[in-house]
Amino acid sequence: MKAVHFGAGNIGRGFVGLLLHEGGYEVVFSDVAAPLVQALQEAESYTVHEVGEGGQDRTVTNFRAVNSAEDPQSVAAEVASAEVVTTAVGPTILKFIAPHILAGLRERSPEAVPLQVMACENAIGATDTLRVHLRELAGDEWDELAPRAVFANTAVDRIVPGQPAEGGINVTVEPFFEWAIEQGAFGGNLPLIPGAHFVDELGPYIERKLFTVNTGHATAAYLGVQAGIEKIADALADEQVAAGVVRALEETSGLLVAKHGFSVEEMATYRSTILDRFRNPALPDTVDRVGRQPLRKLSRHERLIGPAAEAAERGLPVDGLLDAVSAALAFDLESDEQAVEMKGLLAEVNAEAFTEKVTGLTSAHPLFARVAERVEAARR
Ligand SMILES: NC(=O)c1ccc[n+]([C@@H]2O[C@H](COP(=O)([O-])OP(=O)(O)OC[C@H]3O[C@@H](n4cnc5c(N)ncnc54)[C@H](O)[C@@H]3O)[C@@H](O)[C@H]2O)c1
Ligand SMILES: O=P(O)(O)OC[C@@H](O)[C@@H](O)[C@H](O)[C@H](O)CO
Repeated sequence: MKAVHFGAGNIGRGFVGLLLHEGGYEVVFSDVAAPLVQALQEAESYTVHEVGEGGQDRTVTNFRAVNSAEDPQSVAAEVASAEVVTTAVGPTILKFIAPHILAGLRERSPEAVPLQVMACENAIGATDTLRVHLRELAGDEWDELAPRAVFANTAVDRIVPGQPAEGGINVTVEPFFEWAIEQGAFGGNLPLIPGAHFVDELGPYIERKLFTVNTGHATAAYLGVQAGIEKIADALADEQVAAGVVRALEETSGLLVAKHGFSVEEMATYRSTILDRFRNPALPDTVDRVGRQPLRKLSRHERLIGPAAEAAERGLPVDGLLDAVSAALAFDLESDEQAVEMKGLLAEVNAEAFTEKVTGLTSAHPLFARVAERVEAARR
C-alpha cells in the first residue's frame, strides 16, 4: 500500500506521514523545497519526538521523496499507483497540487480501486476545494476521471511547531493528536489510519477544531505579540493574554453549542484540554508561527471572522473575538508577506474598503460596522 503525501513540512512529517506509516503505507513525500526533499531521499528513517506528558519517540521508515517542481512526471506516476493521497501544504497552495493529482488520475487504470484523497489543512472543506481545482483544470475530461478518485474532508489536530535547522528531518511535536475524517465517500473501504475518527458529517468537527483550537491559538499569538511575548506557552502564562483567550473561546463555544448541539460541559472540557496543550512548556512554539498569514486568518470563513460573523447573526457576544481581530490587525512581522501586505492595505484604503476586501463581510452584515471600527482604530 502506498500513500503520496504533498507537503513534507511540520505537520506532513510530524503527523500525517507518521500516521500513514503506522497504518502500514509506504509514504512518498512530495515537496518543492529541494534541500528537504534531498534530506528525505538520503535518510532511511526520521524520529518524531513527542514532548510533554506521555510523549514518546516514534520512528518513521519506509518512505521516499520526490521533488514535484523538478520531476512532475514521477509524481504523477506515484499518484497513479497509490491508494491514498494527502496534502498538508496550506489552503492557498492546493491549486498547485491539483495538476499533479490530475496527471496521476489520467495515468491511473480505470479498473483500479479509487484513489482516496484527503486534504489535511486548517480550513473548512479543504478537500472539496482541492476537488474543485481538479474539476476546473480537467474541464470536459472530468466525467471520465472523476470515478478514479474519492474525496473526503478531514480535520487534523496536532501542534507541530517550526523546527530548528539542526534537527534535520526529525520533528518535535506535542503528544496529543486527533484526525477526524468524513467517511461517506469511502463506501466502507476506509483508509488505514490508526487512531483516526471516522464521522458521517465533518462540519461540526472541523468547526469545533478551527473555532476553538485555532481561534484560541491565534488569539494567544496576536495578544502575545502585543504583550512583547515570543512563545505561545509564555503568552498563556500572561494573565491578560490568557483572559483574552478565555473570553474569545467562551464566545466560540457559545456559538458551537447553539449551532451544533455540543453540550456546554463537553465544550468546557474541550477548551480546558486545549489551553493545557497551549501551555505545554516543552513545546517550542512561537507567536510568529501561530500568527502567520494574518490576511488568511482574517478571511470570511476562518477562525476569527467566521465564528464572530455567525455569533453576531445570532445576537451572541463577540467582543473577545473583536479584541483578537484588533490584535491581528496590529501583527507586524517583516518576514511574513501577508503581514506586510496587511500593513500596506491599512495605510492605503479606508476602513470600510479594508473590511470588505479582507474579511469578505458586506456592509449589511451585523458584524461589519463593528469590524470596520476596529480597522479604523488600527489605521490611526
Ligand atoms: N503545524 C501545525 O501545527 C499544523 C497542525 C494542523 C494543520 N496544519 C496545517 O497543515 C498545513 C501545513 O502546515 P505546516 O505547519 O506543516 O507548514 P510547513 O510550512 O511546515 O509545511 C508546508 C510544506 O509544504 C511545502 N510546499 C509548499 N508548496 C508546495 C507545493 N506546491 N507542492 C508541494 N509542497 C509544497 C513546503 O515546502 C513545506 O515543506 C497548513 O494548512 C496548516 O494549517 C498545521
Ligand atoms: O497552521 P495555521 O497557520 O492555519 O495555524 C497556526 C496554528 O494555529 C496551527 O498550525 C495549529 O498548531 C494546529 O492547527 C494545531 O492542530
